[in-house]
Amino acid sequence: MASAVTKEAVLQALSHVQEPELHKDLVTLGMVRDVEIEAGKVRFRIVLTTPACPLKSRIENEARSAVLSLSGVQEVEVILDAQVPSDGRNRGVLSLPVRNVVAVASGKGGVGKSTVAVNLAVSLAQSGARVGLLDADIYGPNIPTMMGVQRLPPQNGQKLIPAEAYGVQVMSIGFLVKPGQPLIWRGPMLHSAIRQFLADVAWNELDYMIVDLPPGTGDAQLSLAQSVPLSGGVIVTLPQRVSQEDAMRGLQMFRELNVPVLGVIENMSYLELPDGTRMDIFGTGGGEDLAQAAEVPFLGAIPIDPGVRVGGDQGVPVVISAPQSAPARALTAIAQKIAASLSVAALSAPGTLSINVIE
Ligand SMILES: Nc1ncnc2c1ncn2[C@@H]1O[C@H](COP(=O)(O)OP(=O)(O)OP(=O)(O)O)[C@@H](O)[C@H]1O
Repeated sequence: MASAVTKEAVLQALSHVQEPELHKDLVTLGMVRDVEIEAGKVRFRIVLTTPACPLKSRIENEARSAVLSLSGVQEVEVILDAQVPSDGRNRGVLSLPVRNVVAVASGKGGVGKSTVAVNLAVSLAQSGARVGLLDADIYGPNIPTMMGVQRLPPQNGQKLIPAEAYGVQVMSIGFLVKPGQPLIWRGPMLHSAIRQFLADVAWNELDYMIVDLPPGTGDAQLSLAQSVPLSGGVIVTLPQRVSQEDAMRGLQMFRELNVPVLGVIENMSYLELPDGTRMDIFGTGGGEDLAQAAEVPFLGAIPIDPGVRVGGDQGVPVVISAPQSAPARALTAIAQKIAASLSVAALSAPGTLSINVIE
């Protein structure tokens, strides 16, 4: 007769399963919780560092087979859960209840920065994360249109209540000005506007806040980026070489501000023709070349697709309207990579041993 399975044996088996990105085992990382054993059935929870973990099925499968290989185990139930860690940059700054703030920037306008910001936010929310989207593009706030929300809910007390769409909390200057009204900002106003968006808004507890910065790298962008406690920044660029110089300036801006550059995203990379061939409208390889030159990760390439533009105009982001389309899949994969690299950075921070510590 097989001997009874013990909790120790289960943990021992799981201590051989690695978290592929953190390069430590699940038990050391404190990711295994609530082990229950009932006759030959073992049930436990794995607490991932992000619900958008790109490797979650691999981790689940490896954990399941490790425990199934114990003698006396007939059935394994794995419950996947997530707790997003914070790198602590945000602690105490404007007392934001946000674990990770990520800025989306571009060297110049019109490259699809807002489109990327919107779809990243919605994709993270779809994975189960708590997400906010701050439209800091104070010159052309088009996030409300892209998210299909036009006004804020009624104010409750002192604080503004963010709008909500697709599970994402949304704040934008676009909610506070009349459509078409020109927006002219002077330096100190900029600073106080962005501080208000952070401090005077009733943000929920958030795992991720995505910030859509204005295009370019002038004083306004610097001032905005400095006002926000950023965990990381991403740069959106086009494939053509001439865009690289502008994008490199965006990258340098983050570096000057000591903001970790999470990577480069290439948008409008190619057009897929009906016969399946690709047309490189704006050239090829610019994003990857830039990432290589700057020694930062290349996060992915998003094709040109009329569905992306229609989704933006109609307020239904492509990850919602056509989740299986090539651009939606690319955007989802990029969101997962960003979430994973934030977790790795947070858990690699000095003094952080396991995800227990940062609860
Ligand atoms: N991959 C894509 N395929 C098709 N259209 C796209 C794609 N990405 C963005 N667009 C469209 O390109 C236009 C510009 O995009 P968006 O407003 O996101 O750019 P931006 O860089 O934020 O611009 P701005 O400089 O005005 O802030 C929008 O109409 C958008 O729908």
